Amino acid sequence: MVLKLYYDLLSQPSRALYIFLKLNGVPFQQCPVSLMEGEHRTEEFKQKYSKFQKVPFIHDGDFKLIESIGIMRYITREYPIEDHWYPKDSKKQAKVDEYLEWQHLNIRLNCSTFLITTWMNPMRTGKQPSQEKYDSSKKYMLKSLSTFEELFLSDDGPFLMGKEISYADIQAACEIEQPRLAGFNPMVHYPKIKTWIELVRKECNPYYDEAHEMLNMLAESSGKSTKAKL
Ligand SMILES: N[C@@H](CCC(=O)N[C@@H](CS)C(=O)NCC(=O)O)C(=O)O
Repeated sequence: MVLKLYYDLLSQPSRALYIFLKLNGVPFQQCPVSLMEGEHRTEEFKQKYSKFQKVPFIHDGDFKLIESIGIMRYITREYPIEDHWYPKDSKKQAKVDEYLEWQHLNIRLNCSTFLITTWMNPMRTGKQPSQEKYDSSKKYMLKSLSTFEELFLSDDGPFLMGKEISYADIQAACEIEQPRLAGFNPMVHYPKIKTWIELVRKECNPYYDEAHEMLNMLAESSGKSTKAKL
């Protein structure tokens, strides 16, 4: 039975897993779920697909799993995956985990909070955030991006773990692309991030562009309407 990936390409961890599976030639059935249309919010979805009602998740036969990083680790155990993505060597693997643990409460939290405050909530409610909320969410996002640039994009690069690309690069790039939906492009403000993300994109293409197609389209129209403010 083929692995099923449930995802929405507007979700950062969904894109990361999608790119990872494609790059490694893991056969999987694509099961898109539209978060914007609320497909994950129904009772039927909860009963039939995932009681957690979040994407991404997988069904591998009877086995169901949520959490993109846990899924990536499961895939590396179950399928022939090139070692550099998530090395078997204990110390090398620990360094990939170091980033994957760090990002939850930094890049992931702060870029998502900015997006929710300035793009998703206004879209849902028709109300713009107060200046105070706007400034605060932007401040924390910028702080995380600066820390990422200073501490993770070292001169030993070009990738987060050095000479070879790993899953940490895919995860980070997908999160850092996300604020573009709200008209803020980190690549314009952080030159080291720009150079690194262009390399990640090159290494992961054509799947990187495929996964970001919808985001690129929405970001373009969002950029036009919010440029003045940002
Ligand atoms: N830590 C989880 C994050 C899962 C998550 O928060 N997914 C979001 C999209 S990025 C979602 O499904 N949100 C729908 C909702 O909360 O209604 C992972 O890495 O898989």
